[in-house]
Amino acid sequence: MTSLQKVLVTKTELQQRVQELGADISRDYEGKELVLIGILKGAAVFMADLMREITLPIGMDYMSVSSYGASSTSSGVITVKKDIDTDIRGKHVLLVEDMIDTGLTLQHLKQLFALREAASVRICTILSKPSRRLADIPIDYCGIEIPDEFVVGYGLDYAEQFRNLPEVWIVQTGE
Ligand SMILES: O=P(O)(O)OC[C@H]1O[C@H](OP(=O)(O)OP(=O)(O)O)[C@H](O)[C@@H]1O
Ligand code: HPA
Ligand SMILES: [Mg+2]
Repeated sequence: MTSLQKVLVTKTELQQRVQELGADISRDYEGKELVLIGILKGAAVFMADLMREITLPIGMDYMSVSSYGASSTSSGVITVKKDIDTDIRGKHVLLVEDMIDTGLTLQHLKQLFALREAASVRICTILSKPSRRLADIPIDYCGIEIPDEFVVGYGLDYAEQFRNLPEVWIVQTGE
């Protein structure tokens, strides 16, 4: 049985942090050519909100990756399922995520974009679970740190459900 337990982050708290992150990014990338790259599917909701809080001209694109490995734990071996079609060489890339858990997905993607000769590669996430980290990657723009609970909503799913909830909920998965 899958059941929603309680709201961990409200819609108002999310909106507040997204506004603050947008203001920080707008200040830091003034005069630079910035491309936001959202990591599907989870980041779609945050990306749509964040880009409207950035007051600079930006480029945007999406990428889809999958991580294969033992059961539900991330192996760190990432396969690109859908790549961007933007030429990012010499541009400043901001990878946009809904959640950083082990950090293995972003560690791999950071290396990939460095190889592609982006001028810089930074990371922005709305949620982070620091206690789960396996890869020591700096998070340049971090929305809200949460405890080690499985959460859904604001783009995050359990078995492809609940992505459209406007708040972040703790879910009991019955696993
Ligand atoms: O830090 P990590 O341990 O690598 O995990 C974080 C990744 O896992 C989730 O994606 P998921 O694979 O569930 O894909 P989805 O966004 O399509 O749901 C999340 O959106 C991050 O991309
Ligand atoms: N919820 C949904 N997807 C996730 C989570 C979570 O808490 N952590 C990593 N991927
Ligand atoms: Mg998922």
